[in-house]
Amino acid sequence: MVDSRQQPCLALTTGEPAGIGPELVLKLTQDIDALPGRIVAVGDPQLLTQRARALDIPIELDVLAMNESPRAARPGVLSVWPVPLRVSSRPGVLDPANADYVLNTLDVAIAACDQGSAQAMVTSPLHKGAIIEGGHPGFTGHTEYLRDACGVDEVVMMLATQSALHGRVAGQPYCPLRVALATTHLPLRQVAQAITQPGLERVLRILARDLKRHFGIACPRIAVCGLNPHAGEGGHLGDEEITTLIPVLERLRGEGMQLIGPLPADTLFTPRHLDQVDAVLAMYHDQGLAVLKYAGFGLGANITLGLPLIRTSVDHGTALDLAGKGVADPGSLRVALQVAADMARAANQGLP
Ligand SMILES: NC(=O)C1=CN([C@@H]2O[C@H](COP(=O)(O)OP(=O)(O)OC[C@H]3O[C@@H](n4cnc5c(N)ncnc54)[C@H](O)[C@@H]3O)[C@@H](O)[C@H]2O)C=CC1
Ligand SMILES: NCC(=O)COP(=O)(O)O
Repeated sequence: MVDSRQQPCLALTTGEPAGIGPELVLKLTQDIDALPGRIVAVGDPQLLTQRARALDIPIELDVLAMNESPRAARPGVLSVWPVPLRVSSRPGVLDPANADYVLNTLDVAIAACDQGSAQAMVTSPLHKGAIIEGGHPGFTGHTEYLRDACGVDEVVMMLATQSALHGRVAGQPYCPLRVALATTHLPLRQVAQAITQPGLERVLRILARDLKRHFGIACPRIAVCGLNPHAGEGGHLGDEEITTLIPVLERLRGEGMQLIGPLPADTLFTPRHLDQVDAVLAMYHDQGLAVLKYAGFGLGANITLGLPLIRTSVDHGTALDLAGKGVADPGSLRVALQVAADMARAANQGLP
């Protein structure tokens, strides 16, 4: 029998308390054999107890001190690093007064990774609007919060899922479709200006490096979307491909990086192209994520590249419309945990 202490410890934040995060975390504990590591939930124990009672989920909480590691997984037992709510929370009803609670759960998970008591952090969804309204006007998501907390200049958001769009790629147990973003949570009107040669170069370098470092892909092949319709139509439908994208791709190809594009985004996501690459770089959020979620919503994970720690998350949001009903699908959270555990094991084995 495998000693469960050999398994990576995953710090799992419970997310926005009014959303589906807490109940998804509770649901996981009902099938411990499906867990890829030792899980410690980071959140309010009372909140978890209340949600478990309301949904009739049998659960015993093992509340740990911050420096305590979780014991071997036991059926129906959930280890918790406790963080107190600021105000009580009802499913589906946001209260920005809990913004600092949500951010505190992230801080605890980050500290656990820094100190080595967790090997990765996995985040349940938070509500960006509630964090902003709770006194953090510049907040744009976990990705940038982690960037700043870890003191790095640039990170890259990449989502990966199982896809029926190009199922002919063999040899990957999960996430054959990987989509990274050149820009993340920006109003559309700011996107073009945000894509600069130095920024795009940094994103591509991080993407290529972390596909090697975390996923063992020796020489990653990356397809890059154009920004404009038909990749600018030779400059007639926008010139960012000519002024920004093509010079960066040519420079990096000169260093040996395997880059395709910029290709028109409307036909890039077809098997002919996808079968040739390990990842796609989209220029903005909905250009890439609408396709990814069409291909495999609920089966994907969000991975932050460029961090000194491992962080994955779900492919969905807080789903306030479902919160407290017990019907939300924990599939993506399972994938996020599995990807984090695999990344932690790969790091332990010293993948290049
Ligand atoms: N990792 C994170 O923290 C993420 C946070 N968000 C945040 O979540 C909030 C709500 O975002 P929306 O755009 O409404 O997306 P959403 O993913 O919360 O909801 C979109 C639709 O998918 C459904 N859905 C979501 N998760 C589901 C699940 N596990 N099982 C079954 N159905 C599910 C919802 O009921 C809704 O119909 C926003 O504040 C957004 O910024 C969104 C994505 C990721
Ligand atoms: N669309 C992805 C998303 O909203 C999650 O962002 P983040 O909180 O992981 O930065």
